[in-house]
Amino acid sequence: WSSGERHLRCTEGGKPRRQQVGHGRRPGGRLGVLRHARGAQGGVRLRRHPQPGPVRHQLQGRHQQGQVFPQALRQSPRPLGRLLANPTGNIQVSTWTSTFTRSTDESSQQLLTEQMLIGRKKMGTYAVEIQRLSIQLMGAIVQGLGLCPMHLQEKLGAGLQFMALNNYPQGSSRAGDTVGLAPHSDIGFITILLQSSPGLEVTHHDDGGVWTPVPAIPGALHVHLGDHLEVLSNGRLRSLLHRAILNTDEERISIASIHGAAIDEKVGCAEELVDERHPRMYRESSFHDFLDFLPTNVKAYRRFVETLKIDSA
Ligand SMILES: O=C(O)CCC(=O)C(=O)O
Ligand SMILES: [Fe+2]
Repeated sequence: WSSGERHLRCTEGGKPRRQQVGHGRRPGGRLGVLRHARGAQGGVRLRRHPQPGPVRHQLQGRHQQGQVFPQALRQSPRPLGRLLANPTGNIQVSTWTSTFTRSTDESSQQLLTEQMLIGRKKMGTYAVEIQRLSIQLMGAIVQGLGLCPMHLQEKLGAGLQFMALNNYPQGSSRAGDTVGLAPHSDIGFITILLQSSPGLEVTHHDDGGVWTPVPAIPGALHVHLGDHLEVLSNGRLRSLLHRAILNTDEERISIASIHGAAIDEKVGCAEELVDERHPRMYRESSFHDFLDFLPTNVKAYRRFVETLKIDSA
């Protein structure tokens, strides 16, 4: 574990190795380095980059980029951090920042920073437990689809866990339902979400924009189906369209843990769910394809899964 302003250090067989993190592109650029680091023992962390670099930018992706969710993201959550963890709990990439809240003064920022340092260790434990839970849940979901429960175990075990810590400012009381995070569905198979207070809202795809608040039950975990589960199930399951609104009386924190296949692993429809009556509905894609898709999704937001539909132009 180590970090520097523009360096990334990873531990290989206990020996620290330092690599310059440039602005290179794949395969030799940051993603190449990160991919290598994922395979190496130990962990790797990026933090406090003065300018968001390509990877950080991509990983923070849709949460931060006003371009991706125009207008609505004006009030976007300030990410507390982003991290990727592997199933053994090594946090592979994190982008914790110390200036993570807009609405608190300097002393409370300092306090929060200290709490974050303590929290980082707890987050490691949380990441491992949540990953374990995701594998159990996916086993049940896959079985429910009539597939062998082991179907995805390997893919998930070697897969990607992407955690987003979102800090939403208090909304102005006059603003009513101010959107903190614009409507979207998550990539990956499932997302497990913990929220500190209400704010999460969901809609049925055919509802024509009727949003239902999800009550915040202390300690409850919310499970969202992601785009790749919609693909895997050949459309039998639909990914969850959701958004977050700002509370008028308090800030809000949520932790979303997205679980999917490895970054370059292509996910397609399960062959067992494709037949004459159920033709293949989606092209296969990887998490990486999703990252490449993000910059093209600037003007009008489109769910990634929509672009995978075989009949979509
Ligand atoms: O804050 C929330 O309730 C939702 C967060 C979310 O959807 C995400 O991070 O993908
Ligand atoms: Fe989400």
